[in-house]
Amino acid sequence: MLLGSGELGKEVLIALQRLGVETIAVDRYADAPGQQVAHHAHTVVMSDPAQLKALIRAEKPDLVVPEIEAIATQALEELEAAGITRVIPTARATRLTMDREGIRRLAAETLHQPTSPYKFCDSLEELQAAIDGGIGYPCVIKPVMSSSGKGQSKIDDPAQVQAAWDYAMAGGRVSHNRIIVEGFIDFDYEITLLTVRALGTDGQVETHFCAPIGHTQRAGDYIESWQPQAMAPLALQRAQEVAKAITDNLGGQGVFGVELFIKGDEVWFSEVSPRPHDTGMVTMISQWQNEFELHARAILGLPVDTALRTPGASAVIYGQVDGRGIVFDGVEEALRVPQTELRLFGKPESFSNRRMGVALAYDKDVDVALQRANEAARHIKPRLDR
Ligand SMILES: Nc1ncnc2c1ncn2[C@@H]1O[C@H](COP(=O)(O)OP(=O)(O)OP(=O)(O)O)[C@@H](O)[C@H]1O
Ligand SMILES: NCC(=O)N[C@@H]1O[C@H](COP(=O)([O-])[O-])[C@@H](O)[C@H]1O
Ligand SMILES: [Mg+2]
Repeated sequence: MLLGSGELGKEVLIALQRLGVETIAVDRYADAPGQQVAHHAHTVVMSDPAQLKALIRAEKPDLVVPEIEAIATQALEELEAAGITRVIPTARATRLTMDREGIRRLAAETLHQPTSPYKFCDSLEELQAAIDGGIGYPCVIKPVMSSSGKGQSKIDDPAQVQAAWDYAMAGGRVSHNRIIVEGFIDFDYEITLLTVRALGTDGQVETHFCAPIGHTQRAGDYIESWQPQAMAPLALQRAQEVAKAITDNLGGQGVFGVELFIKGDEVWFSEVSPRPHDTGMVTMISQWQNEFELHARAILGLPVDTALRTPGASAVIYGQVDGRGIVFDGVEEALRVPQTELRLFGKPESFSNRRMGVALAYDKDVDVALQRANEAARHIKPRLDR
């Protein structure tokens, strides 16, 4: 049972089905991408513990695979503890990572991994005091529960604090007033290190790393990614050490997207998804086993291979228009760009800023791949089918 059936879950569902698994796709709205391919579909409020528990008790899935953060993770912990189902990678990992406070305190305070300086605040006054007390400017303000940059802002001076606070209050996933303020890291580049915990032949969990994925973010949302990102050997080694420390603690089996900032040989942990990562969609063209296939294999106890097939890149296609039932012009022009592919997700409703697809490209030169992915993406013109 996938909890969340967007573009990432859809690919996990397809990978699982190819290995003979019966699948149930759950999302907050009907006709989500994954619901269009799964054997069974349900639409419920996944953040409501009662609804979530009732569904899991009724369907009795062997595996529950969270695909988004906004789910009632406490209900999952209860069901897992009662032996009713198995949560991927673990119910505890989904709880810790749904809230920036859980994962940040674990990484920095328990595991002593390098992170940006940070403070959690419950009011504008506390925020101002945290900045004045050492976080300083520039800094980044985020609701504790949000993703894809929602409610997030970077500020450079005191005049912007009030607006950043208001924006965080409006952009959080649940209505409570807690935010994190982080010192701004002036990194050279940032990566997602896909880290796979899978069973070896002896039945013990082994950790495998994919080649690092570089990406560009705009307003906290990913717009393009490429693999491999060139890294100094020491930086790569440190990145893998941080990823290992964090994923060892989170435990279970599956793919983790470990987000790291890099400057020279220095590495900072930012956050982690205990599931495939949006920037990892590039692996649909760049790896023999993409991140969704790796997730499916790892959770089923099957062997994995994280080898790179070719350098590649992904570029996001946004909805650009608001409305239900969009069609896409420019598909032919996009695919005339050599060495490209498209994934149009099939979301039933478009918003101008909603991710509706990605263009993928490969080349022996990763810069060429990135340029082609963007060129293909630019050709796609969503419009309302009227
Ligand atoms: N402390 C920081 N210093 C510098 N840049 C930062 C910092 N925090 C966040 N960013 C930038 O903002 C981006 C989004 O931040 P973050 O990953 O915390 O947000 P998110 O909403 O969880 O995004 P997603 O769900 O897409 O991963 C980062 O990838 C990075 O580019
Ligand atoms: N950074 C997390 C991420 O990329 N999650 C992906 O986006 C979908 C939600 O999209 P929507 O907001 O357009 O419904 C999720 O279901 C997941 O596939
Ligand atoms: Mg992130």
